[in-house]
Amino acid sequence: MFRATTWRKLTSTVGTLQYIDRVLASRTTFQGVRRLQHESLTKRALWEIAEVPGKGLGVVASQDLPAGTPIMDETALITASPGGEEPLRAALLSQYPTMPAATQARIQRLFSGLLDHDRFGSAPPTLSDAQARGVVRFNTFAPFDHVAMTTGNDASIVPTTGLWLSPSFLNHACSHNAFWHTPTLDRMVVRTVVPVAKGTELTIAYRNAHDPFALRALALRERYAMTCMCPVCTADRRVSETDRAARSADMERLSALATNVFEWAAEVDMDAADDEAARGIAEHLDQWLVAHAGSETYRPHDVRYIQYLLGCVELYVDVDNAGGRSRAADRIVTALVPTDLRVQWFDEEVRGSAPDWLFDLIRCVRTAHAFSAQMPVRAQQALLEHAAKLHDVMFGGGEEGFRAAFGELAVVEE
Ligand SMILES: C[S@@+](CC[C@H](N)C(=O)[O-])C[C@H]1O[C@@H](n2cnc3c(N)ncnc32)[C@H](O)[C@@H]1O
Repeated sequence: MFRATTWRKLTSTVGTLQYIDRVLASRTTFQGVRRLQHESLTKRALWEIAEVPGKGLGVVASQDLPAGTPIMDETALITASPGGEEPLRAALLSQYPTMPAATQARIQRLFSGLLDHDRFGSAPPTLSDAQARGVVRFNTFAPFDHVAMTTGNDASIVPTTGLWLSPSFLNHACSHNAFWHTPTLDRMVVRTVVPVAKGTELTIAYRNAHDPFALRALALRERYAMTCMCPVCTADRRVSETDRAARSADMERLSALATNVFEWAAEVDMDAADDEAARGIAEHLDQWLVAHAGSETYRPHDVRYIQYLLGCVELYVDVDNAGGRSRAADRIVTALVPTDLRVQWFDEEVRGSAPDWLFDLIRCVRTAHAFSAQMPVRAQQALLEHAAKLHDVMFGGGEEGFRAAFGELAVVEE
């Protein structure tokens, strides 16, 4: 599917492929811009850089990757704080001449929008002003300052921007299969969020993938000068604007129905009337799934989202019937999401770039946890069963997959 332009070939002119690439650069400051020790721990054996039709270069899985696999873990080449494209460009231009040749060569390969630029020339030429502008425009990430955010002091949040070399090759997809985040302002970790088969392109969301099609298309065109060719946008283009609006309204309606159940469950133990209403909602979601499976109008991730909502509603109903609170639920919350994501689950900013259902799931299990002071074994079993089902909707692999990932989760005998 992809033209075989592997990273190995691309790097053949600058030396042997290095799996651990350390560029020890002096720490200097330039108008608040730090040049950092660049230490790439990127696991290139997991992926390669290849040409992707219609998108330039991209990153392709070179083996099957389970959900949650860390595929890149890299320190920024440069960060600017306070950030913005201008300080980052100025820093790049001033620091480029003193950078090691291998780093210069990697910068030369970054997409800059310049058609006449040879990205794979053997000798790294100088970095022109226009090229630096393009490199920064198309490859800048704006990390979130989680430390400042958790202090709750907005005034301490300094907008930061940075350049990371390997993550810069990740293309955008509204149905992205990987997720980037920054545990610290200069460290970026990229993980898969669903299982990714060997040969599949790894993609991240450059912007909120849940926005309506027209808004996404406009923003991606203005910011990245691109027409998104991801499966969601391609499918969206096939349906009329009227149908798209009707679909959005329908998804919102179903989501609001399920949210009712989450709210009843969060406030108090559900009473018989709530319980009956929740069953009605589960039935409605189930019928929707039967009617729309394989439909042309609804996209696969819409169907997955409704499957997920149904799973959550069923979880509440069953756990509520069994009654109680669970240490097992707490352990599911702890284990269900990869550590680095878990740390940030309250962060609204992160919600924008991760699949919403990942965070809804955590909310859902946390709510189950708050049912009452004690949770009988039966309820814990129900919770585990449902968590396995939801895990399957999100990550695949069936019950076996859940056990492989979270085998240590067991019912706690009081
Ligand atoms: C950060 S770079 C990604 C790597 C880039 N494709 C390359 O060749 O180095 C961002 C640019 O990649 C292209 N791109 C990324 N995602 C795309 C998509 N879904 N469809 C079309 N082009 C895309 C756009 O030109 C965008 O400005």
